[in-house]
Amino acid sequence: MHAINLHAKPLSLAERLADLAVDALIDEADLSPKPALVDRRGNGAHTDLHLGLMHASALALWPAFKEMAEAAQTTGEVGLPLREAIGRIGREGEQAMLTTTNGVNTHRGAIWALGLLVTAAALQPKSTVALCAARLALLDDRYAPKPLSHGAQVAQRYGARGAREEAQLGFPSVLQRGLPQLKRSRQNGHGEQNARLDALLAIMTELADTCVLYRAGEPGLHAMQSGAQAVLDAGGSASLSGRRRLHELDQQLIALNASPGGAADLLAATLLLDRIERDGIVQGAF
Ligand SMILES: CC(C)(COP(=O)(O)OP(=O)(O)OC[C@H]1O[C@@H](n2cnc3c(N)ncnc32)[C@H](O[C@H]2O[C@H](COP(=O)(O)OP(=O)(O)OP(=O)(O)O)[C@@H](O)[C@H]2O)[C@@H]1O)[C@@H](O)C(=O)NCCC(=O)NCCS
Ligand SMILES: Nc1ncnc2[nH]cnc12
Repeated sequence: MHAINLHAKPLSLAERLADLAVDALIDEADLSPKPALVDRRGNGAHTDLHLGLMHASALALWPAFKEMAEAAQTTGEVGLPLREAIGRIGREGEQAMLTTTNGVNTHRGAIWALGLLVTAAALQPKSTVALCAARLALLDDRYAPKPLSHGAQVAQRYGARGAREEAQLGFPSVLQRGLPQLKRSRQNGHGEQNARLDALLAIMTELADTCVLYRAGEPGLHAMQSGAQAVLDAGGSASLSGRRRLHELDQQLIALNASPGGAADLLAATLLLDRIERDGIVQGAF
């Protein structure tokens, strides 16, 4: 008879990072009440998305995040070989997502943002993780197809460069808005869920979200940014008047069909960096 081995093999760095990325996506999806987004209450402004699909999509992305981190460990430095390796893995991840969701785009922006951050974290950079991710995002992947995506259409119409620019600038919405607000609201004793909602709102106050621009144009973007600011000014999601403003914002964005999917991805990026630092995976992560 064989003894049962109760000592599980320790997770590799790549596996731990993939776990954290998937956890961040699931935490983002579950967070409620998010304005016009899929959450525990319902589908927000979406007809083709629901919470189960968001969870399934997040889980389907685990192998892609792990492979990106492994590619970083193998190549060991920021450069075109690593950029093109994660581009290929990212496209395979998109296919896995589309297979899981029957063709619905749940996490395209998240594969991009969290993929870059996971890759950067696996390099254990001497600079910050976000800066290292930005250096990767600035490299041109020669094999990337150039589809007329919603983001590309919005760039033509409004000049907003969306997810690409956010990454190339080193994730300012995460570092200057999401993370500071998350910490402030925690310090003020607002509770974890309210702190995360406040972080999402802080991201929404300034983001040129191409998802909102595509669906609802500049009036939609203005409603998102000013409405999010109004919730924070009223005391944030932990206060009664903040909650009232949040409810109004939810109704207003749903009426405009304006879903802040880009802001949701950047909240997941915020939660990921927060966990990377708190778990001590990279010292001085940001
Ligand atoms: C470089 C890419 C990011 C491509 O970018 P591009 O702008 O050309 O393309 P899109 O695919 O349209 O947009 C990217 C998604 O990024 C999110 N996003 C939007 N604004 C921002 C922002 N300012 N900063 C950061 N992130 C942002 C957003 O994702 C969320 O929304 C998705 C739903 O959007 P959409 O498809 O428009 O869907 P709906 O309106 O709901 O559609 P209908 O129902 O109307 O049909 C959802 O997925 C959220 O994630 C944008 O959509 C990059 O994608 C790329 O090059 N990929 C190739 C492979 C690769 O290199 N991978 C990376 C390896 S690390
Ligand atoms: N919770 C969410 N609802 C709708 N679109 C999203 N894209 C990323 N997260 C989302």
